[in-house]
Order: sequence, then C-alpha cells, then structure tokens
Amino acid sequence: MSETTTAEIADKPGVHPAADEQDRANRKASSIEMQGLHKRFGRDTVALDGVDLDIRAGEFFTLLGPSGCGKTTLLRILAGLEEPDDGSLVVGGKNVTEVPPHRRSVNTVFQSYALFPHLSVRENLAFGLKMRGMPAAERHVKVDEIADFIKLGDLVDRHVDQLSGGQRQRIALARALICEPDVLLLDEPLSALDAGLRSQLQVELLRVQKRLGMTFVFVTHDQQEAMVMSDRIAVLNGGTIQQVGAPREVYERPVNAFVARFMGHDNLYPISNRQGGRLTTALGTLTAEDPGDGELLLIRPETLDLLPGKVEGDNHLTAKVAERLYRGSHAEFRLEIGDTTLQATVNNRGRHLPEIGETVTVAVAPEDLVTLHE
Ligand SMILES: Nc1ncnc2c1ncn2[C@@H]1O[C@H](COP(=O)(O)OP(=O)(O)OP(=O)(O)O)[C@@H](O)[C@H]1O
Repeated sequence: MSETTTAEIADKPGVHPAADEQDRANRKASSIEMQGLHKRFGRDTVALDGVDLDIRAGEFFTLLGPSGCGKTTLLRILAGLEEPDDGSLVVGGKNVTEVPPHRRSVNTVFQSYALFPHLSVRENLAFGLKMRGMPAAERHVKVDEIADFIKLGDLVDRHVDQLSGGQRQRIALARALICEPDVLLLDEPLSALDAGLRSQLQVELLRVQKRLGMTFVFVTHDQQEAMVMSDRIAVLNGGTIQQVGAPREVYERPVNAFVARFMGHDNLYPISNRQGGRLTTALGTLTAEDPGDGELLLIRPETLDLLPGKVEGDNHLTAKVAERLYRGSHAEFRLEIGDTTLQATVNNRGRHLPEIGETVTVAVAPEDLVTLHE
C-alpha cells in the first residue's frame, strides 16, 4: 500500500500540489490482462465467447454494450465472483484466475448502493477496515479523510436512510475507495440517478480517478457516458469484443455497423453501386477519398454543411428540412432526400439555421466518408 494517505492527495488548501504526483507514483495501480475468457450459463447461454483484453494501469476503461452482451459477467470475473470456464486473468502481473475475491486487490461499486441501511455513514465506511482488523482510532481518521475527500464530511454521522440517492452513491464509492484497491470495478454506478445528478457525479468520479491514479473498469450501456468518462472503451456484443479504442476513435472510426449504431450513428446507407471512390446509395452518388470496401456508407452528422437553397457542386445533395431541434450550442436536423432521411448536426456560430420545410444543399467532404461492414 502507498505511504501517502488519502487526505494528503485531497484538493485542499495547504496540500502541496506535488503530493498528487507523488501519490500517483507510489500507488501501484494495476494493469489487467484477460486472455481467451469464456463463460457459459447452462447449455445455451454463452455470456463470454473468447475475450482478450488488456487494460493499462491507471486507466479509466469502460465496457460498453447492450443488455445481455456480457459486461457484468466480465466484471464479476474480474472481481472473482464468477469463475471463467476457460481463459486467464492477470492483475498487476499476477495470475488471479483462481484467487478468491477477498484476496484480490479489487473492489466493486454496484448500481444499487449495497450499503447497510441501519448503520451510519461512518459505520458503513469503516466496515471494510474493521474486517481487516484496523484499530478503531485509525479507522476514525481514515473515515474522516475519505469523507472529506469525497466532500461528505458533514454527513458522516447520519444514517444511510436519511440520505439522497446521489449521496448514497457517493458513500458507496467512498466505501470502495477507502481500502485503496489497485483496481476499482464500477457496474453502472450512476444509472439510478436523475440526469442532472448523474452528469455532476460523472465529473466527480472522473476527478477522483485522475487524482488517485487508480485503474477503473466501468460498465455502462450509455454511449454518451462512456465517451465522457473513458480513456478507452471496449464495445461488446454477444460476448465478444467488437472494438477497443479511445472515445474519438470508436465514435469517428467504428469498425463495423454494430459499433456505429451503438455509438449513435443513424446515417448508414447500403451501397448499390460503386466505381472507384464513387459510391451510389439511396441518397445519390458521392465521392469518397479512401472509403474502404464495406457495403454500408457511414455519414457522420457533424461532418455535413448545410447551405441555403440549391447549390450545384461536387458532393452536394439537395434536401428538405423535415425536423429541427435547436439546442443552443448546436442544432440537429432531420433532412429528407427523396424517401431517405439524413441527420445533420450544425454548430451554431451565428450562421443561418434553416427552418422546417426549407430547401437546403448538403455538402460533405470526400475524406469524411467511410464504409463499413454489417
Ligand atoms: N447467473 C446467470 N445464470 C444464467 N444466465 C446468466 C447469469 N448471468 C448472466 N446470464 C446471461 O448471460 C448473458 C450475459 O449477461 P450479463 O449480465 O453479463 O450482461 P450485461 O451486458 O451485463 O447486461 P445488462 O446490461 O442487462 O446488465 C445474458 O444472456 C444473461 O442472461
């Protein structure tokens, strides 16, 4: 364990900024290597179908995918709550495939708070330390430090049932952090919270992780949340990993149509004819610079320019505005080109934002067009 205490790295007056860096250096955040992980439930359910994944020490890593894709199973295997049928798991250079949960330096925060409702915040936070045999006086100090760190100092003597959902989730996080695990697993910890509180806690969680330099493995099915929080994301489907990459990579360069759709892309069009870079879809024919050999054309909504009226030119399409969602910083449009729809996002820099029913020209650059396989 690190010599530096949690309080020393808290962002409070009097703490030398170098304490942060020092603690990061001291803390032995762990890398995680998974190889060939398989898990089956009963005869018919394949939860994991050969997962190979490397997570770097100190990384905020997210497992993203639809319900039933195997995210929770993978997390439970990391925690030691589930045993893989096949494959190996190495944490911090040590093979822990057969090591029981309490002997791994891994802690978990679940979606439901999993706190003891009849105990005070202080008792909840101290629970794990008590189990480890830490003396009472030392526990007291440690609880105050962590409560301060996570900005719950004034709540420690309250009972858990007197707290709001957001406060309970912060306590659950504090309780997982207090034992200073090398790896923290988070299974949709924010999904029960309303939108405002959720985005506030997203920012807090990210700050805590960066400050502690711990390895976080975060599970979500919300692609926006994954993009905001993560250093890297693994997109799962049907127990297999589809793509691993930084948020921008996964959003801008999805490797297949599943990943593209899951990252929120709707502009996917079957290619009916192709001559070199000239690709024909239901939208018309467009020129792409280096489109690859996929059978679907992907057009990212934010790569489109909307010009008023009909403007002739290469890679120009004439469209009609069917829907406009004004969002202040930007506006989202649903455009109709014949029977086909196209989504466009336009940055609001005081430029013309077309009205519903208006005819516009959609312009797209050849380098922004890519093709994907189903
Ligand atoms: N204990 C179990 N017994 C039987 N089947 C299970 C068990 N746990 C998971 N499964 C099945 O394994 C598959 C993967 O489940 P898992 O919970 O890992 O998915 P998930 O991606 O976390 O889904 P969600 O987002 O809904 O929590 C699913 O088909 C699920 O029904």
